[in-house]
Amino acid sequence: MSDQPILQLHKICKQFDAKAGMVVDHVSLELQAGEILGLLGPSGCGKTTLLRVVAGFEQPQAGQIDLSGQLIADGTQVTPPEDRDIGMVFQDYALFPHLSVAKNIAFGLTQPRRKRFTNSQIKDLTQEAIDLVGLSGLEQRYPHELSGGQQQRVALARAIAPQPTIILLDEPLSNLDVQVRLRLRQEVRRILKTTNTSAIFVTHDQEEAMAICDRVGIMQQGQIEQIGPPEMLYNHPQSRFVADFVTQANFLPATLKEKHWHTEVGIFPAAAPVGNTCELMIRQEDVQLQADETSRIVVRDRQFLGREYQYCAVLPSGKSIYARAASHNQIPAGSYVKLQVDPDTVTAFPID
Ligand SMILES: Nc1ncnc2c1ncn2[C@@H]1O[C@H](COP(=O)(O)OP(=O)(O)OP(=O)(O)O)[C@@H](O)[C@H]1O
Repeated sequence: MSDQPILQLHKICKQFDAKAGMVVDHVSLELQAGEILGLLGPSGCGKTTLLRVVAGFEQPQAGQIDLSGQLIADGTQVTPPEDRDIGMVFQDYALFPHLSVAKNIAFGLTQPRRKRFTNSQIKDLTQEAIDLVGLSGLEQRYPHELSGGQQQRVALARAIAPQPTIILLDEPLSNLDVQVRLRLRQEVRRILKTTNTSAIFVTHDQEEAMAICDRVGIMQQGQIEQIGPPEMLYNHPQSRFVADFVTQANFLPATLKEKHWHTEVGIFPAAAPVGNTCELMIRQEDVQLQADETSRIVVRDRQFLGREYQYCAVLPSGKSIYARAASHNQIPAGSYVKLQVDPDTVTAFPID
């Protein structure tokens, strides 16, 4: 196996309006063969634009893109989308309404500028893709005769059937209701991994990115703030923004006194110097609640999430702390509680 990345982006810049600033700001990244890379970030951070630059629908003002070792875009020239060996899956499925499932999938295989396939290859690859996405028996249906989840399976099959170098997925699950979304999330990963397809998956859903992708790039204002495997982002976020986006943790103001952070919920050893004040990240699952009538911390709310409860406890200052705990250990709303946090689980971030 070659170590050469399948896709390389080098300092990509994209701006639509000179006054509005850069939408994609010097983004560099690499994708290895068979890898699923997530692009995660809040609305407007530039995820879709970056994906469209890779697809060839937008031209970057600066930077360079190589696909399979071939230059496909720089500030002066671009290879058109149809000449890039890339498959796309969109949020709205973008199926042809007048074509059956089988014909929608075969369409990508009959494109003149793509790889050439014989009629018998088209038939075989179409059927393989249909089987892969679990739509056997529905070959002759039309898109309006399918559920949203089934339509997105067709779109996925259509993108994968020609065996492109990479496929780009732009919020492919966002239009589906939650049950279908959760099921299809696992399916998308299985399908991409079974076919060893390299992919970039754009989403604003942190759980979705973590569940599907091998690595995730967290974007903010056109830049990749941190990129790495989900576990690394969760356990070692490099900035308050990443921590907030990935972990949905609590952030408590803290003051440094004699090498310790003093907060409203306790005192923690200060490991790294970040200033005399900081915000201390405390993950919801690292907070333990214990009923204590002498405490001034009160449980305001409790939500049942299945295997666990999410508690909202209010500190004397009025600040809320969220905690997750196993649902067999119930504490009713209105109870007074003591909070315990393992000092090894907290991280200090400088105040912006
Ligand atoms: N064709 C365009 N012309 C002008 N501005 C654009 C164009 N396309 C995108 N933008 C702007 O670029 C910024 C980034 O948009 P983009 O769609 O890439 O964000 P996103 O992270 O994908 O957001 P979302 O999750 O809401 O889809 C936004 O401010 C958007 O208004």
